[in-house]
Amino acid sequence: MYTRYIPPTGRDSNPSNSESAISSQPPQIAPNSQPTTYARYVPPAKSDQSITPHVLPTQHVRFDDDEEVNREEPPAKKIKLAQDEAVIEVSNQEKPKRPKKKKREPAHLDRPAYDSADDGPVEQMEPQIENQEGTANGSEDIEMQEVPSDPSLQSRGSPLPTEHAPLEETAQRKDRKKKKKKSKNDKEPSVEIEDSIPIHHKAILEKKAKSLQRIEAESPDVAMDDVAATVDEATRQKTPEIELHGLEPIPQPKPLVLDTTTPSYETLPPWLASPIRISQDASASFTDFGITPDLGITPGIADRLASKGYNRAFAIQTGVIPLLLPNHCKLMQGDVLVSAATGSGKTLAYSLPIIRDISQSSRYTTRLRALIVVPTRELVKQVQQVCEDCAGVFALDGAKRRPRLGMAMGSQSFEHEQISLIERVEIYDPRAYQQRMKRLAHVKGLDHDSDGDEDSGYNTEDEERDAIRKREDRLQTLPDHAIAYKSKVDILICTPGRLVEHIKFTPGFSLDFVRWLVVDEADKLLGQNFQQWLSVVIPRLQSHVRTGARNHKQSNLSGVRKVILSATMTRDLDQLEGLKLRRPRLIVLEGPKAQGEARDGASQVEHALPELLEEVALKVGDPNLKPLFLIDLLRSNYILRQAGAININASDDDETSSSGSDSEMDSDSEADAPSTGSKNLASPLKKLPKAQGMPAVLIFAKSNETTLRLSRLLALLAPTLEPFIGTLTSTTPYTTRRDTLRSLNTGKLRIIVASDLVARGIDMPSLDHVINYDMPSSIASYVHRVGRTARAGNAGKAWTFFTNPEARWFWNEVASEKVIRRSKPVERVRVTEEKEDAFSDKVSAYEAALEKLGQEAGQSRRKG
Ligand SMILES: Nc1ncnc2c1ncn2[C@@H]1O[C@H](COP(=O)(O)OP(=O)(O)OP(=O)(O)O)[C@@H](O)[C@H]1O
Repeated sequence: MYTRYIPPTGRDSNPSNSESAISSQPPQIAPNSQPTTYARYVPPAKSDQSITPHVLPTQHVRFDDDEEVNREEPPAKKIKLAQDEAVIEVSNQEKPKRPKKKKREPAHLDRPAYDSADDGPVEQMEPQIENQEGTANGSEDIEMQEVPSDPSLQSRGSPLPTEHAPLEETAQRKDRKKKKKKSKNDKEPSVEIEDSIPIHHKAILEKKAKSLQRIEAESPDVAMDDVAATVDEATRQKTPEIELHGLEPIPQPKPLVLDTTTPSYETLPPWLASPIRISQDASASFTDFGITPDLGITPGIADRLASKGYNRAFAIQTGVIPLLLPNHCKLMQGDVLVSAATGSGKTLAYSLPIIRDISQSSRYTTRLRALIVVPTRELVKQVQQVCEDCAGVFALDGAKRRPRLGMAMGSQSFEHEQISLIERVEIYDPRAYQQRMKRLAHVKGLDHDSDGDEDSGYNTEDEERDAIRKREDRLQTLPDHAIAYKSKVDILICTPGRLVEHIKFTPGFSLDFVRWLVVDEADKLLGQNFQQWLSVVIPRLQSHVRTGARNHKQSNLSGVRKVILSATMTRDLDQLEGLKLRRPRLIVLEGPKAQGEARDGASQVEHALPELLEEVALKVGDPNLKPLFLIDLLRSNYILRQAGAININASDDDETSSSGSDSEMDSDSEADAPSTGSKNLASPLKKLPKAQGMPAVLIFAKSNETTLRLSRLLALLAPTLEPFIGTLTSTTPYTTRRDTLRSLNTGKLRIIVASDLVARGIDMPSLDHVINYDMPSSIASYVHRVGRTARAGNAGKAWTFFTNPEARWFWNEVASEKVIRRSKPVERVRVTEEKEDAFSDKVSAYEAALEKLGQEAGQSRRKG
């Protein structure tokens, strides 16, 4: 008989029962005894000592109290062990046999300390044993009573200590096993069990041992080597070896896991990913800009602008001008990139603030302070005209300086241009004269003695400047005089090629004072990088040879501000990288909203067309007959037959039979053409048009040669139109080009046949129609070509001929809303079959014209 540990009353679900059990068998716990971590019966010292409930307390089973347990062991482990014991309990109930006592003895059961809540393994084991003997019903209160000494138990080898001798024996056996366990690894318990446990219990006990091992291995608190070993063993036992018989599975690639997550980061830099968007409806007075009136456009200047036709700022100007005006906020002083539709007023948007800035400079010193780079001579001239307007406006404003403008575009000889840009003077400077003599002597010395070690006196870092200086040093001057150079212009408007030539070959041409760089039609200039102009220009703009030379007078900024513009602005960071932008900001003029579309979100479409531009596409069945289609279109009531555009006194109307009618529909249909509505070509023109009241038409052909041929062919096929036809190609002399554009604007010429030379930037305010006789080579080219009309808020119409092979690209790319933002879809005009048949009547005239064209070409070749 022995005494059981009674859990604290707080934990017991039936405190009264527990208390009664304690009062009948009060456990005597030695206060100073070492707390054991293992619940175990301790046999008395002498075997003959009578065992009574009142004597036994000194020898009875000793349990730790809660506090001690809590101090020594983490609770997590105890809970796990309690669960294990529950497993054991179930097993024992199934097989209530003698070896149950032994199950408490494996080494891993020695380690944990038990708290009262768990009751420990002993308490859980006891009821099962008592149930076996029929002395208890398994309930907690009965369990706490003395266990009756039952000889039958002893006879069956029960480990229950009912008398001294068996108790002693049991204790000794336990001690022996305990020692064994300490010296053995975790596998031993099952071996030990094998010795004394019937074979049918082995499986259960092994299972228990394994589960304990597994739990201990899983427990982060257990870091003992033996547990790790046990885990390995358990794992080995868990995964039985499979006989493969050479049928091992073929190694398979890892299944591909597709990453469907949307990146939370932007691949573009923030300034490019989230540009400043300007609504097309925006408008403002010029006096609204500037942080203070004197740092902006004063009312006086605004009045003068109005007198030049600039009454209010256009939408893109409301975004760009304030950013380029003086500002003390660093964030407002970075480089500016502008993407805005053709004809939206980008030229004034940059020229006005730049000229305003330069007009604040000293009236007596001229320095090259701004470079405006554009791709063609025509554009140089056009930008110069806008800048002249602005310069005049500021010059009139009291003491302000009138900025001087220069052009470099190759329209005149290089020497002439040099003289127009740089002034050469001789100044008295003995020191400079001596240095120059020294350099010359050194170079002469090198001619005789090739020892090149000595410093030549030329700065070899800039080869172009070295070469220029060498040439200049050879020039004769007065004694003790040196040559000095002065810029004659404040602003240089130039093509990139000519700019590079001046940098390399014009003495005194320096970019040291430049504080503005404008790159108009940037995508073209960056994409083609004429003469590697960027790598020549940008390093010279980054150097700070003279302190303060690049200071912006009215703001705390030093360095070159760059303004980069295009209607088809590139987002290619590789291209933009060459510009070495500082704190860039992108301003985008929003495109027109499509019909029925609410303008709520920002459009992601890259290009936009002017709001009042109408686009029409026209299929050409037989490409060989394209010139006839063109003449037919020109004479249709869409163009020359517009109200007031017909001269009754026609003379070549016999060539234009009225074979078609407005109601006739074409039978051809394209699967890929959107249902954008269709019209028929009107009857051809019967009367000769006269210039007055005739709409202006610009016809684009794909090359210089095609342009020249088409222009002549038109004149041959429709002689009455000849006086109104002009031609523009890159081979056309500059003066002829200039005169041709001027004639179009004055109304003298009505039809210009041109190559892509004038596709970009050229402002033709009176242009009503653009005809893409040949398909443009790119979407950007289409945007620029059709953008020659419908400018500055005016209406305009663009026609595009497409052949069968071109149809898919045109409708899928050019006419797609996803690529180009437009207010209306592209309309389709069908040519009736009758009309196409009627063209066959004209084929003979066409062939005759072609023959004549061939003869003329032969004559000009012989002349040339
Ligand atoms: N504020 C204004 N008020 C009236 N007209 C203006 C204003 N600003 C610009 N314009 C006119 O608008 C027309 C188009 O301007 P500009 O040539 O600068 O367009 P753009 O945006 O540079 O076009 P592109 O991309 O084709 O070069 C010009 O005739 C110009 O005189």
